[in-house]
Amino acid sequence: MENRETNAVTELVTRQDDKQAHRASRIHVSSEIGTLRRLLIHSPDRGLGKVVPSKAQDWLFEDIVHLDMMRRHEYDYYVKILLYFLDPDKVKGKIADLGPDSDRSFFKPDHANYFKSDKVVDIQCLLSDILADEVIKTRLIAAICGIERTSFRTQQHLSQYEPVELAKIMISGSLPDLTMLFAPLPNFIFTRDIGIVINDHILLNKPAKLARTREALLAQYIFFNHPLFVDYQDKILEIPDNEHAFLLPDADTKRDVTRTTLEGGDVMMIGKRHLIVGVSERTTLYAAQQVMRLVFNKGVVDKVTILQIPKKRDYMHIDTVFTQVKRNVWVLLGSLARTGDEGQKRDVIHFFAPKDVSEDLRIMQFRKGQEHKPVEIENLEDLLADISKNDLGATEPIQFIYSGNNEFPFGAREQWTDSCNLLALKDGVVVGYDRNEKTADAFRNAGFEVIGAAKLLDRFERGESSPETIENTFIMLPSAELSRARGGSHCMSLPLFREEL
Ligand SMILES: NC(=[NH2+])NCCC[C@H](N)C(=O)O
Repeated sequence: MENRETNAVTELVTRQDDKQAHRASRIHVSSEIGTLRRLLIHSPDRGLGKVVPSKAQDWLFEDIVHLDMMRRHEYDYYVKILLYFLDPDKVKGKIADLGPDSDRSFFKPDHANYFKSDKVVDIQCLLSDILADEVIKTRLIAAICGIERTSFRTQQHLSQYEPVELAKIMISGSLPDLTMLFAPLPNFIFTRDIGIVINDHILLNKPAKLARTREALLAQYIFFNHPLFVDYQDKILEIPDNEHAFLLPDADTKRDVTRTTLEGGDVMMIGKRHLIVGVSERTTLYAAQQVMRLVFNKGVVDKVTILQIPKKRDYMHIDTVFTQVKRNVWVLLGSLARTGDEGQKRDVIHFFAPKDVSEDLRIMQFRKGQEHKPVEIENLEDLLADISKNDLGATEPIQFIYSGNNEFPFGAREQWTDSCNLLALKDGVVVGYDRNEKTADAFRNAGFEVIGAAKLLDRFERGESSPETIENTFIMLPSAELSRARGGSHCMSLPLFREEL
C-alpha cells in the first residue's frame, strides 16, 4: 500500500516535472516582437581569433577582429542584457562583478562558473550535451571528418575527447593545443542563420556559402537529437534539393536558379499566419518556393511573402535591410525604400548610370490555396505597413525609421554596420549597435530613448528601471569589433520562444 502511494506520488512529481520540462522546452515563435523568452546564441569562440586576411573574404569577414575586446567589451554586454530580460536571477545584483575586467568565467560555456541558463542558451552547450551519446558522437565525428576531408587517423583521434572539449573542437576547428584540424566557424555567432522557428515548426537552413556548411551539419544533429527538441521531431522542416541541379555541369550550378540554398537571415516569422522569405545573395528563389510549399502543405501559415532584394554582399539577407521594432514601427534602408533624401539623391542619376538597386526589389504575396494568383506589392513600406495594420492589428500610425536618418550617404554607411538589424526583446525595446549614430538620432526623433547597454544595466541594478516596465527604447551595444563580422543582434539570435502578441 505504502509502496503504491509512494509510486503515485513519484508519478505525480514526475508528471509535474515533465510538464515543467515540457513548458521549459516549448518552442514557439509567431512574431518578431512578442516578448522574447528563450533563444539560442553562440559566444565568440577561439576559432574567431584564427581569421587571417587571406581567408577573411572566404570566411565572410571583411576584417580581422580583436577577439578579447569583442568578448569583454561587446558580446558580454549583449549576454548581460539578454539575461537581465530573459533570466534575471542569473545577473541581478551581480553586474558590478561581471564587468570587462572580470575573469569572464561566468561567460565561458565550458567553465564551472558559467551562467548556464535554459533561457539564454549557447548552442555549444547543446552540442556537448548530444556528444555524451556514443552513437551520436561517432556519427557526427564521421560526418564532420567527411565534409572536412580529414585523414582517417584524425577521425580516430577525435573520438578520444570528452564531449565538452569535442564540441569546442568541432566549432573552432582546432585542438586544445591550438593545432588546426579544419577551418573555424567564425560565423557561428550568427545563430539566426542556422534555422528559424515558424510557429511550432523549425526550418533548417542550407547555407549558400562553403564557410557555413559545417554549421548546418551541427545544427541538424542538435535539432534532431537534443532533448530540448524531442517533442518537435516531426516539426523540423528541411528543404529538398532540386534534382535537376545534380545533373548540371559545375559551371552552371553556380547560377542561382538551379540551387537550393537558404539562410535564416532571409526568413521572418512576421505574424501568426504570415511568413516572409527573402530571395537574396544567399537564398534562392527555388528554395523560397520549397519553403512556401512546405509551410502551406503542413498548414503552418496561410500567407507567404517572397521578397527579392538585390544580390549584393552589403545586403546578404533581408534582415540586413529591415527589422521590426514595434507593432507599428520598423527600421529600414531608405535607398531600397520609396521616400526620403536617399531616395531623391537617386533621382538625379543619369540615364546611362548603373542600374538603380531598388529596381531589383520585388515583393510577391501568396495565399494558401491561391498560389497561382500572387499579389505584387510595390514597395517595402507598403508591405510593412500592411503587416502592422492587418496582421498585427496596429492602431497607431505606422512609423518608418530609416538607416542613417535617411541622410545621404549615411543610410548606406550605417546599414553596412547593421543599423537595420535589430533584435526586439519585447514590443518597442530593441538591441542594436552604438556606432550607428545617425540611425540612433532617427530613433530619438521617433520618440525612442537611446541608451548604452552599460548605463541601462546600471539603471536596472539601481531599480530605476526594469525589463518589465521599460518601453520604446533602443539599447546600444558597443560594436567596434562585432560589426566587423557583418552581422547585428538580429543575426546573433535564434529565438525559440516568444510570447504571442
Ligand atoms: N542574418 C544575418 N544577416 N547574418 C549575418 C551573417 C554575417 C556573416 N559574416 C556572413 O556573411 O554570413
